[in-house]
Amino acid sequence: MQQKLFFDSVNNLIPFDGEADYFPEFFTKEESARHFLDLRQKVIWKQEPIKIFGKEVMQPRLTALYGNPDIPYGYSGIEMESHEWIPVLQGIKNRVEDLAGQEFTHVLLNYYRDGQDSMGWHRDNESVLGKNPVIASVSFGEEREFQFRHYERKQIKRKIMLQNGSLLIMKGATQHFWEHQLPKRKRVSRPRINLTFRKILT
Ligand SMILES: O=C(O)CCC(=O)C(=O)O
Ligand SMILES: [Fe+2]
Repeated sequence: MQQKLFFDSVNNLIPFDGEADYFPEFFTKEESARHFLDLRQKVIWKQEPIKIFGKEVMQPRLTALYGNPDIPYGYSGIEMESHEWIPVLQGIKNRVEDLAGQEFTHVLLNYYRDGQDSMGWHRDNESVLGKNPVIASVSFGEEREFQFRHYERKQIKRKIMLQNGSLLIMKGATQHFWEHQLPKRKRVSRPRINLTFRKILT
């Protein structure tokens, strides 16, 4: 199928200290529906524990990590098992790499079963990602609100609804100066899948 060369975008959702560009219709409705079902079925989803202030609790979502073999990738005190690329992920990765203009070594996947599942404030600033990482975030399924907050001036916030089939590219100093989160939403009853593509430096 012929791919679009240009996509409508919202350039820079954050006012300074970084860059976050949003492409709401990066995948068509048909592609998105197909990818959602494929990912739900073929990805090895697990609910993993996480250490918060030394205490182990279960993460409020399912996760999975895929990537180039022999490059381990740990975060938040757990070293996740990394699986080798599967066709659906390879296909999405190729599309995202074309637009981002760089290659990625790994993808972290999150499955939010409903509005009770979430991800708290954090930065994707692990040293293995380098100083100014490009993080490409793809969303399928239920639309959810995604929030930014400045790390030093926490009252400065931005938010966006990440829609089905969208791509958000965070780059430059974003992971240094801005935290992001996906808050719980009581009224949301349907699932969402998110993929964040990352490049691990070796
Ligand atoms: O689900 C999302 O949109 C955010 C995921 C995220 O921030 C991450 O995986 O680091
Ligand atoms: Fe993140």
